[in-house]
Amino acid sequence: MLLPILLFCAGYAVLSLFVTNSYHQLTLVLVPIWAIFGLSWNLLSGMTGLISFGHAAFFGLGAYTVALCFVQYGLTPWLGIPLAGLVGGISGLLIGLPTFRLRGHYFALAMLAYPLALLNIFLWLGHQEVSLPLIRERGWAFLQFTDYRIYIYLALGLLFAAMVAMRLMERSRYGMALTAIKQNEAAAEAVGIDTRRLKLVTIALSGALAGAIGGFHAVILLVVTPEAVFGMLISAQALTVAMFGGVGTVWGPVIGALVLIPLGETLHAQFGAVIPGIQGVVFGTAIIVVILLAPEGIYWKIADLRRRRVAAAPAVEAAPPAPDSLPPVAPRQAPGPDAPAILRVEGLSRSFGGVRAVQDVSFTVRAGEILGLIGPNGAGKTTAFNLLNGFVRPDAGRVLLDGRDVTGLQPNRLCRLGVGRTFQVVRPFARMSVADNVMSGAEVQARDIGEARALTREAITRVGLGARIDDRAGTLSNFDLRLMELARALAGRPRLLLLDETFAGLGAPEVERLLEVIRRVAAEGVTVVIIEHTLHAMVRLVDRFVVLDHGAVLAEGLPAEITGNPKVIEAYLGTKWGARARN
Ligand SMILES: Nc1ncnc2c1ncn2[C@@H]1O[C@H](COP(=O)(O)OP(=O)(O)OP(=O)(O)O)[C@@H](O)[C@H]1O
Repeated sequence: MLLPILLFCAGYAVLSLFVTNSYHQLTLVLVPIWAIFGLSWNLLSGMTGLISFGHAAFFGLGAYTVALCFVQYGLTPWLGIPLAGLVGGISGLLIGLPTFRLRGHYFALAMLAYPLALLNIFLWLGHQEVSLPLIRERGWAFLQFTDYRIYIYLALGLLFAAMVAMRLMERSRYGMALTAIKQNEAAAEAVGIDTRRLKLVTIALSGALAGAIGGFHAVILLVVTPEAVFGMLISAQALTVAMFGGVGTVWGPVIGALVLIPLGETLHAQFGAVIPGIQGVVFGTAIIVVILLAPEGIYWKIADLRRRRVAAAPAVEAAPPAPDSLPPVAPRQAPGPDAPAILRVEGLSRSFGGVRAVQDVSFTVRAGEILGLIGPNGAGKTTAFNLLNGFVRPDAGRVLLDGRDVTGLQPNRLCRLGVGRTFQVVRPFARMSVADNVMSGAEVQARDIGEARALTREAITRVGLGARIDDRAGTLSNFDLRLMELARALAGRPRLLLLDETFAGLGAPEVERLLEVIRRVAAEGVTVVIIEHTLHAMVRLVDRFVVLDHGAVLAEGLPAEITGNPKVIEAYLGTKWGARARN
């Protein structure tokens, strides 16, 4: 895993020995610097999917920390650079705290504001141009060398450390949790990941790396100006090297920097006087080329081409393995009316503007039962689920889990108390294996990565997907993806499992198989609440129904009672059918 990184850095160092032209040597320093800055962007945006257009904020703060501390307090950059990292990390936290309230495009655009604001603040403070003094007599003490190759080796050392750290992180529980956030933030919360805390840690680490490398860059160029460190081109450069090379992989920013930095620098040297800002043109063109030819970056394009070549070989053209045969269902007794309640919902209400999505809903889920929460479209089922699960706070009412009031508790805290959930829309990582997709579900239970793997394997076997555990999720059918989603919820070993329209869009044989899987899970002692708007599969699965209509409980009872209930028939089919049922 680390050998390719070592070989690359060693090769780069050896190559540098033969470069004597100082301009080319500067380019050789800039490549690792921009690769590290790209890695910092990749850590936040590539790993979590939260796109940042404002990474220059950290870079610039780092550059100014080193420059101002050197000029004003005589602090050596050897200490200034770690300090720049600290400043970058703290500013990451300060920026993350308010900005993580936003999502998607809004987050990306809000990030734009920070470097622009900082640019003007530093202009206003009068730091138009801070030059680092040259101290030739004690160069080592102040990180000033006449031989440029020393800078190359230092930058390379930093790049090596950053790449190794990222590689190790990718395979750690932390990396696994970041992957889960990128996949589906709500689902990550539901499997017990404290997404807000994790995102704050990540932006702090990313900011620290960007700050430190901004500080190192200041030492190389010896002059810091607001435009040069907070400017739009700086943020764009971090984003472009990562996107061009490949987002979400340590090699992406390195490939991007290796191609784009020498190209930009050479064109700048040749044509900079005639076409000012030629580097911006190079980066803009690179983005367009990537969008057209390799939307996920060069690294993934090459990986895909290699995979396709291997897959083209006849030996690999095997049919997907047959699904595992599930062990026979253990005999399961539906709990009686006096069974203890695992979940009690009391007078739950929630409105959105004028829409009363859920109004005064009360019901009980008995330990060990399979309860169906049904109702026609718009009846309030999903809102009720989100209220149980902590995604939506109720206007009134309580949710009691084992008698404990858990109303409004964050989903990740509820998950830690044993509540698992699946989502209707499955968003898998197509390139990742089934096991890697499921692994985030084990986060809540596992003490280390080994235990997470064991729980993952167990959960995948429980749903009968064991034969496909190492297959890429992108090769799975819609049904297998549903099973994978179920396995992810089971990997946290929940006591109470909330299933959201698990049968939607499945054919008859698939429904049969899924019924068998859910029955088996219930037979193993897991209490199941399932929402659906169709009745036909549910009547053969659930012990009891709660029917919602217009946000309120319409009826409650055994399947036979509910299917014969004229009010339920009317809610589903209209007054005409309801009247017929009554007659
Ligand atoms: N975030 C929201 N903002 C505004 N209205 C909402 C919101 N969420 C739900 N609603 C409204 O609340 C009502 C209940 O919606 P909900 O999604 O809970 O119903 P449902 O029974 O799950 O429906 P379906 O089977 O179609 O998913 C609907 O009228 C819906 O438009």
